[in-house]
Amino acid sequence: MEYEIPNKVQTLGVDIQKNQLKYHDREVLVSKEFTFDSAHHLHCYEGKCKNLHGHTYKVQVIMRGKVDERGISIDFGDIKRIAKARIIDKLDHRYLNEVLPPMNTTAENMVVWMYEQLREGLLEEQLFPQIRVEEVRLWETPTSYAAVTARLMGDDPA
Ligand SMILES: Nc1nc2c(c(=O)[nH]1)N=C([C@H](O)[C@H](O)COP(=O)(O)OP(=O)(O)OP(=O)(O)O)CN2
Ligand SMILES: [Zn+2]
Repeated sequence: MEYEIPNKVQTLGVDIQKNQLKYHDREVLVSKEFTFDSAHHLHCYEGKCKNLHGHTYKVQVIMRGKVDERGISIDFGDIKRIAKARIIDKLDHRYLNEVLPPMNTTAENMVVWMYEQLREGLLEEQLFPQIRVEEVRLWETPTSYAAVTARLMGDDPA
């Protein structure tokens, strides 16, 4: 999204000079959460989850990057747009065993696929060279989640 930084901004009588807008030059984590409903069953699993059943999954996407002149690293709306296109629209109200690549639909496998989708989504747009996926968490139930981090995925530049 194009934006223009004026020399001075004023809100309710408070003046901020252009060179004061950039308050810091640090990397910051930003996060957004989504839910979707899907059906699945597990293979090679003895227990209730071998049978067809459903979950309201929750995904937390955490991205990391330096802020721009406005103090924004990546707009929450851009995270939503990428996550929706790459994950939610593909999985919501679907049978996961059918729509995901061949895999056992465990939370661990799914969260790796989600991380890869988000990484590709960021790369594809070329709009966010400073931003990377830092962590993705996937709750299968309110008490059970799997997560991957950039470090676990071999993407940590440090
Ligand atoms: N490590 C994993 N263990 C299990 C997975 C998984 O993806 N990774 N998946 C399942 C099942 O899909 C099951 O639906 C979820 O398991 P569970 O959390 O045990 O479900 P409950 O409804 O019993 O959850 P409570 O919140 O404890 O009621 C199983 N294991
Ligand atoms: Zn399940």
